[in-house]
Amino acid sequence: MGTFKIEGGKALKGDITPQGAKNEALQVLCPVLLTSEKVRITNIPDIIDVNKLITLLGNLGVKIQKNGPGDYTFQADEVNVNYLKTDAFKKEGGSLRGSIMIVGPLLARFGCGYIPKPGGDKIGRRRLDTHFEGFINLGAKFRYEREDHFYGVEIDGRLQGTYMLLDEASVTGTANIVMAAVLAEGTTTIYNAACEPYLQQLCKMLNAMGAKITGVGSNLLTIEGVESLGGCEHRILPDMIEIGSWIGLAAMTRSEITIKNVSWDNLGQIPNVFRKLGITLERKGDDIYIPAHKDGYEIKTDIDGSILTIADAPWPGFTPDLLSIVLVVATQAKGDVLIHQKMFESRLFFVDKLIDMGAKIMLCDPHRAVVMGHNFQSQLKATTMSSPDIRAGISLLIAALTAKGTSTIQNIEQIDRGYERIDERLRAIGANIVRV
Ligand SMILES: CC(=O)N[C@H]1[C@@H](OP(=O)(O)OP(=O)(O)OC[C@H]2O[C@@H](n3ccc(=O)[nH]c3=O)[C@H](O)[C@@H]2O)O[C@H](CO)[C@@H](O)[C@@H]1O
Ligand SMILES: C=C(OP(=O)(O)O)C(=O)O
Repeated sequence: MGTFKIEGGKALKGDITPQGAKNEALQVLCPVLLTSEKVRITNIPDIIDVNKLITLLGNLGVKIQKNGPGDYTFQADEVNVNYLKTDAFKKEGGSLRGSIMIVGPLLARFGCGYIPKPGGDKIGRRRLDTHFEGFINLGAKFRYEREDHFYGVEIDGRLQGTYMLLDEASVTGTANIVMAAVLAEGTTTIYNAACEPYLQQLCKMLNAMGAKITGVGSNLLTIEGVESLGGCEHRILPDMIEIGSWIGLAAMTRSEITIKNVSWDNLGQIPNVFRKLGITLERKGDDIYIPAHKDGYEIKTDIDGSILTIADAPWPGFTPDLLSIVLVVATQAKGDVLIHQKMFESRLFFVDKLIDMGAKIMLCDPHRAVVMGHNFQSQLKATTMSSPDIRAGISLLIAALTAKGTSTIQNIEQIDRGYERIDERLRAIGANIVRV
């Protein structure tokens, strides 16, 4: 297990460019399985989860050519579906969350898709019912080997388009069902579809491959099935969760930072939520400029003066993946805020570490925490901690960069899962961080 050593308490300065989005990459790598033609994808982040999915595609027989950093061409003209029945797949396929999205394309093109229980963050229950109910609606037969948590769907002939109302607006679930429906016979209508920017990107990519999807960006998608799809070129958006992480980092370390090329129009609530914490953000072209918050930042109350609540919700609500970052940033704000993590039940336990460091937080229950900000009157203290999940990991890292003394963060693979060369990029803006 890797470790970061961080010497905190120093202001940073400079420009930082967000990587390509992890969660978009995990989606848009999967449709390469839908065609025998070449698919070129650029701005692919060089991070553990994405590299694992690329390796998995390679093991399925997909030809992979690296054209340059983040730039790959894939060709799935000789896919070996027998690989799905091997022990190696049972081990490898379950090591990340994103691998679940190979099932839809495999089912649509080859008539079968299997997956071991996918991994990803241990942040609470992560059900897959929406995915499999969707495939069943399209006519697939479902089987589940309970003992080794191995899921499968099969169909003789083509999937059949239909109307479906998803039980929840699952992001990867919607992506999976859309990738199956594009090759189904007839029209599929998906209501209560997730509609976040990465799903919109996936739909645009599929349309560029010859799919017929309308309603993109809404929660009602209509997909007219086609016989086959062709190749395309696709560029991944900047990672909005990374962008939110850098906003939090800048405010809490009171640093003047410009986040370059953020694709503002795809950030949804993110700038607003940080502004509610009292953080100044300026739009400069497609960059975000954050001035050094020398006088701190003050949390706004609701209009009637009641305590601000920041909660997650499916897009266009605020993403759950930024709540841990909002929480850590609030520990140095002036004022109080209630953080309500509605989607995941085990994502707030990392606050114990922040409390050890001197933060004033009351964990009300697994979903809610009240943060009483210090207004920089009291500095956090350095400590040794372990990263429980990717976003708690980056939040602890931000805390360590503001803390007095040297902190140690263990289990940094959790952070590397989603942040590319984070130590190197933070050193470039002046952070004292080393990988040991
Ligand atoms: C690889 C990837 O893309 N992962 C993202 C994806 O995960 P993923 O697609 O796995 O997440 P889902 O959208 O399926 O659901 C996340 C959680 O929210 C709950 N839920 C979901 C929708 C809803 O309307 N109500 C509800 O309560 C689900 O039961 C689940 O516990 O979306 C999540 C929600 O944005 C993000 O945290 C993950 O980073
Ligand atoms: C929860 C996350 O990722 P995953 O779904 O891959 O576990 C995340 O990116 O914050």
